[in-house]
Amino acid sequence: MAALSISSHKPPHLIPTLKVALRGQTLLGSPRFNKGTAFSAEERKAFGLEGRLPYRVNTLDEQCARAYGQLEKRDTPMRKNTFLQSLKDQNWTLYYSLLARHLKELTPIIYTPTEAEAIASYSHIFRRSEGLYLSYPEEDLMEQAFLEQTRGREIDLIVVTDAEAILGIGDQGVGGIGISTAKSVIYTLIGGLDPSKSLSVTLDVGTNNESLLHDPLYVGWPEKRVRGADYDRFVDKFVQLVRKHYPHSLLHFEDFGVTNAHRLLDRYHDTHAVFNDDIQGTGAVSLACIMSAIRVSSEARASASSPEKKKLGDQRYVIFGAGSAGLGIAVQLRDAIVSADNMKREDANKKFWLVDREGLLHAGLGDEYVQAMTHQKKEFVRPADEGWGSQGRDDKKASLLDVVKKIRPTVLIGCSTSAGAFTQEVVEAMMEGLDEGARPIIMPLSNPSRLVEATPENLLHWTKGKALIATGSPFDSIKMDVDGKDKEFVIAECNNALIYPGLGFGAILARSRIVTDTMLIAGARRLAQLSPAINSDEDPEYNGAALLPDFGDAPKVNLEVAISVAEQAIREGSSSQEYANDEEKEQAIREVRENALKRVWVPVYPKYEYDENGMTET
Ligand SMILES: NC(=O)C1=CN([C@@H]2O[C@H](COP(=O)(O)OP(=O)(O)OC[C@H]3O[C@@H](n4cnc5c(N)ncnc54)[C@H](O)[C@@H]3O)[C@@H](O)[C@H]2O)C=CC1
Ligand SMILES: CC(=O)C(=O)O
Ligand SMILES: [Mg+2]
Repeated sequence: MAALSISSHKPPHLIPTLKVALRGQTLLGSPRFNKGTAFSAEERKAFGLEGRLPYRVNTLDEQCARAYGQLEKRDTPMRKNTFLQSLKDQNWTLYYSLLARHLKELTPIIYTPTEAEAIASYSHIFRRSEGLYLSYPEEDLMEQAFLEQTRGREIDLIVVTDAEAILGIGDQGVGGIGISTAKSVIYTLIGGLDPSKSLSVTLDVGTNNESLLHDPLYVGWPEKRVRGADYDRFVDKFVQLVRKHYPHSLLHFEDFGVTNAHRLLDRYHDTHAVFNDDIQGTGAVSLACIMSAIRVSSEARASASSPEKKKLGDQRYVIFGAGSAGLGIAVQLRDAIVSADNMKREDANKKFWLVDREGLLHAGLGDEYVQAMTHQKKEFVRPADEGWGSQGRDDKKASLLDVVKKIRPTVLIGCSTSAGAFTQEVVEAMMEGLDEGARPIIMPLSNPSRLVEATPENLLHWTKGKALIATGSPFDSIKMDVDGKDKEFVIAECNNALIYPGLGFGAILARSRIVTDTMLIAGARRLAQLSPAINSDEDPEYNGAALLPDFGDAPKVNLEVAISVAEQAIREGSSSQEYANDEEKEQAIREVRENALKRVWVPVYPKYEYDENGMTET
């Protein structure tokens, strides 16, 4: 991490004393302000806490040690998830401080994969509501409900889901609130956003999940999903409330179904700072990962044969699973090729082969099939004159294996939820088509871990240690013998959580009116520069360092990403702030760099002073 100039540790002089108006049990019951046994003797006196706490005053370190001890006794990831949820309900500082101290170990408990399980059983483990539930039958009450929760609050970030495509496990109805809250937690933990300035929302527009519809304990609206104009009106009503009351907030869309995700992003991205994580966050982290993988493969190839360096636009990309994530990755890579390699959009589109349930997306499948697609998807349909579907079979389907054999991709990405789809035959066919020395870039990104298109272990064995791999959920590193050498391969976790907190924080720092592709590319470039693999001295032929920074470094890395995104937003005019000339812009950029760390929220207890006009819950 030598490249990092800013530490994520905020010095104590940047933590101001807070004036607080809550007292007694109300203060202890406020997760935002509660310190539990860490209230000092003076604070206990000033806030009417005498007799409400045991005698001894603990430090935050001691509280974390105690909480970690309790957590360790929970023997399954789900029990740990429930324990942490209850800690969050009691004391935010302790919760975030505990998570920050055990970031790599606990992120999978509060996020993917365990959160998926918690969401799936939401109605059965429900104890306490959290966030804003906007239910379709109560559409008339939407503004009132929104204002009740937000009145007087400063809000920078709103995370919203309609829960149709949760974390690879599909439609989860009202339980989807769990993904909005988990994504908000990651914004705080990794991006440094003040948790009191974020709002997690679920739009309960029904569910098509039959088991939820038949579950007597289901706590959501137990009807089929609303579609069409009614759905659009409901979502629009919500977006207009956000625009009216929080015009400078970032609106983050999460886990919408594929038919709505792109459409909604298209509809709102010119009028508000909206961001779809499954499309743009996944696109940006994948772009960073591929940039660093191309560097490594290119160096390996150069040392074996040709010294020519390869670029993004020189690759052949096969993407398996053309839903929100797969299409988002294609769009992001295409835009980066257009911007970095100065290639025409139509030419850049031709670098991609998208494969879904019906096989390769190609025009030979018929006009009706193509016309039904969104315009983003249509751009990637292969033309009819490439002879697809004529591999000696009657049907027009070109399978993943057909495509890999014919195209010889250099990059293979999976976002299909189809476990094991990258078979040995597919991977060996890919290997056969590579230039001498080049290393295949293979990214099975489906979550949760059990749905991965191929395990890293298999990929490394089938490619004799050549594959450059990244997965969507964490996997242990793999030790193996390659050409008589003991090698360790660290598997990069290519999850949007490694970049979206920084992308979002950058947009907030710059007070962006919109989130542009160029801002996302700026963030991805910064992330790629911090990749252990490209900063490693290892022989590129055997380089086993991770393609992306370790999750444990995510807070520091995301601060760097945020600064790059904010700089880009200011330079290109995407900030809502008007600058008279370039000099003013450069001054604003200097201020962002100097002040970014001050804006980072860190989980430590500020000193409190009682003031009847001080802070309350809002
Ligand atoms: N690593 C990361 O950061 C992210 C990973 N993901 C993961 O990617 C996967 C897909 O997520 P989304 O794109 O949001 O879902 P989605 O439902 O929008 O897309 C999935 C696509 O895969 C296709 N598909 C399903 N089975 C298939 C099969 N057997 N063969 C070929 N195609 C098949 C579907 O038709 C659909 O187009 C999930 O596992 C999700 O958890 C999603 C977002 C971010
Ligand atoms: C990581 C993520 O956003 C997903 O799996 O949906
Ligand atoms: Mg998602």
